[in-house]
Amino acid sequence: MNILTITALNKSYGDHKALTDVDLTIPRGGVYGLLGPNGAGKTTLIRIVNQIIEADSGSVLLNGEQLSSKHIRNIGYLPEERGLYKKMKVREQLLYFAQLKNLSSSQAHEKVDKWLKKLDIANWAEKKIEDLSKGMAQKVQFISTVIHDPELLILDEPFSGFDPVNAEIIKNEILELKSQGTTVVLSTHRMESVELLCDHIAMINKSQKVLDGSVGEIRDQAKTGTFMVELLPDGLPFPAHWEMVRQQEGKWKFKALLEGREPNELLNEILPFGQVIGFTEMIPTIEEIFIQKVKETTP
Ligand SMILES: Nc1ncnc2c1ncn2[C@@H]1O[C@H](COP(=O)(O)OP(=O)(O)OP(=O)(O)O)[C@@H](O)[C@H]1O
Repeated sequence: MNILTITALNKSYGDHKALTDVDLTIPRGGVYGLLGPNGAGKTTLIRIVNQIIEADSGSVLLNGEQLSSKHIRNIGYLPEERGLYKKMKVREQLLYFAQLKNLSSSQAHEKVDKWLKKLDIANWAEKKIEDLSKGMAQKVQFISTVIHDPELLILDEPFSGFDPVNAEIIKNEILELKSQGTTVVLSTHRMESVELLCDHIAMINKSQKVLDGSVGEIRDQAKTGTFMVELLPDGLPFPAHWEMVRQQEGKWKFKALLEGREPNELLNEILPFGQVIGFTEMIPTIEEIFIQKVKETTP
């Protein structure tokens, strides 16, 4: 079953439409990337799912049930703008968040200790948030999001403020949570993370959904049948219908199109020109697809 089913969601702020008839189906398990340029409507959608704001119309079902306050316990939300109490100590703060999510005192202590150790900040448990570095405070915020083992985790720019080593630690935590069955919705502008982590993506532009599907399908659909070829030429002239990329040290590097043929047929066309030393299909990256889609769908 799908964990989240969003149908015909609309939200305006005054005259400004932030979401227009958005449908979204998020399958259980896996990492779902929610992408879109600044101001597209992602945070608005996330806030509706977290019941911070209300939609003007449309429905949100969690596990097939109309979303209501009882579901707050099922969701963990890491907002882009972080909110920790600067004067509170790390452990004290995490225990407070855990109890807000209805964990018993013993469960809360157990989880807090486990996570502090796991993210290597146990030595900072008795320090105030204001004494932590940005990255450490981000770790505390991450723990506060996952402490109650939510089945749906919504992470808005979870890597911001982390150095590459700590970003890697958070990436691995996300993958571990996924392997334990947690569904993760990831909103980020870092396309390399999307490529690495996401199974499905949806893209919103100007308040409307403009793309969704599995990452594999989306990349397959974006293929143009272009191959990058490297060749040691045998003396024949370079044909005009291929696109030379670089001619260096006696080698040609060029683009050639399948034009409806099988790769072997294209290869047969190329072989008389010399020795093929590279033949790779150019599959657009999620970043290239994102940029192209924003251009296509922005009036
Ligand atoms: N409280 C508000 N009052 C008025 N307009 C708002 C409010 N919140 C968001 N908006 C507007 O709604 C649109 C969608 O905003 P939203 O924050 O959902 O975008 P986003 O996709 O999350 O962007 P970003 O990637 O920059 O975080 C924007 O044009 C924004 O200015």
